[in-house]
This record gives sequence, C-alpha cells and structure tokens, in this order.
Amino acid sequence: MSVLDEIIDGVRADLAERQARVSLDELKERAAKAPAAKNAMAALKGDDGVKVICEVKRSSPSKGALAAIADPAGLAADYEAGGAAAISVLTEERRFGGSLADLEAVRARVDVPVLRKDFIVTSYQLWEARAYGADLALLIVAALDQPALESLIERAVSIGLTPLVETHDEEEVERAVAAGAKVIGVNARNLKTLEVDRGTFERVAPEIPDGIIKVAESGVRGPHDLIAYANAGADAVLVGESLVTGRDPKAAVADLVAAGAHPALRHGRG
Ligand SMILES: O=P(O)(O)OC[C@@H](O)[C@@H](O)c1c[nH]c2ccccc12
Repeated sequence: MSVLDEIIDGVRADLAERQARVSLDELKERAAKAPAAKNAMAALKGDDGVKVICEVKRSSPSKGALAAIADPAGLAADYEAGGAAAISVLTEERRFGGSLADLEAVRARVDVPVLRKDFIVTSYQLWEARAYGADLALLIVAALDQPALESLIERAVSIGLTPLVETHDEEEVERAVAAGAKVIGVNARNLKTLEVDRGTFERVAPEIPDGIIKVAESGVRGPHDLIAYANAGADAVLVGESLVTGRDPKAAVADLVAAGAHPALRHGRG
C-alpha cells in the first residue's frame, strides 16, 4: 500500500467519526452562516509577480514533527503581514497534526483567501471546508478516480469554493484539465513515495493550458527555488516547511514575495 493509500485510510476513519457526530444538514447550516467565499483566483494571479501561498504545517509523513505552532492564527497573520497571497491550512490530523479548529482560527484572523489542505474524498469534506471558512479546497488527482474528481470539482464550485487541483505528472494534468480545473497545482513531492523532485513543475507545467492558474507546490527552500519555479511559468508557489522551521516567518515570506516581484523575472512572462 502506498503512503497516500495509508493516509487516506486514516482520513476515512476520522471522517466516519465526524459524520457520525455532525450531520450534513448541520454543516450546511453552518456553511450558510460562514462569511462569503473570497475570490481566490484573483488572489492567485496578478501582473505584480509570483504569488506566495503560505502553509500552516506542524508535521509531515516524510519529516515527522516540523514545528509546534501553538498559535496557528498568529503564524497566519505573520504570513499575511509578509505579503502572502493566501494561507494554506492543513486539516489532516494523523500525519500532519492539523485540524478544522486551525482552519477556523486562521480564517478568523486573516483577510486573504484560505485553503483547506486535506485529502478530500467526499463532498462532506467540502461542506466542512466552507463551514469552517475556507475559500479554496485541495483536490488531489492521485487520490480520486475520474468521476469522483469531476463531481468534487463541480460540487466545490457550486458551494463557492475554488478547487486547487493537485497533480504530479502529465497524465494527472490531463485528467485535471478534462475535469474542468481552473487552478492546477503541480506537487514536487510524489505522495506515493514521498520523494521530492524539484524538476517536476518544469516538466509538467507545459501540459497546463493557458488561462489556467499554475501553482508550484513543495520544495521551496528560499527565493532561489521560487525564482526557478517562476521561470518555469508558475503563477503562484505553495510553501510550508521552510517557513514553519525558519526563525522569522514574516521576513521569510517578504523575501519570497520580493524575489517573485523582481522585474527580471517578469520579463517575457506575459
Ligand atoms: O513543506 P513544503 O515542501 O514547502 O510543501 C508545502 C506543500 O506543498 C505540501 O505540504 C503539500 C503539497 N501537497 C500536499 C497534499 C497533502 C499534504 C501536504 C501537501
């Protein structure tokens, strides 16, 4: 069984427990009272440079504990002050140490769009995302068959969420495009083996048609990696580990944003 399959087994077990406690109707009521979803697409693409999505990430299956993060909302506020275009909040508990409470706390603190980062396999989780204030929801192509991917994209959009559809190779990009994705992520980390290959984005991105927002995910250690992704056509980058393990997240984000705004980088990139 791949790491991804193991993670999803745990996600399904935790999900069953929540579904037994909270009915879908309750979630829908809660979602109806949540602040309206923000325009995430506008936040992720602009002519002022590469956008930086900053992640609240306590641990990972590959590295174990990364940072305690006692105050996820405070961290998110630092990210926002540093110039983050959006905040990603991991809500998977077993391997990443996240929670819906983290999502809710972050949503209450920042004005930029917030992404629910989890292993979404059913529309119940999309309603949860909206109920706890998310504007975007991650959908991982490798975790879903094509009918499920299509119906989750459609459902996400219908409840006001922008789906960030995550891929890892050319075939998954094809599936994402066929399913109607408007924002496609390319993860440098293979979720089946956990290996990181920073060349993945450059290889796969040319398969993403114009007009779709391209997000390079994982492996950004600093401005140098952001610039490489930007030169390969990324509209936005998603950064976790290097921010949560660094000493000054706000300054680190500001450095990334400044590197992404460099005029030499924009040269020739429509
Ligand atoms: O910590 P990094 O290498 O900066 O990566 C962040 C983000 O891309 C990574 O956490 C991630 C990308 N796709 C995921 C899917 C599930 C969980 C986590 C992820």
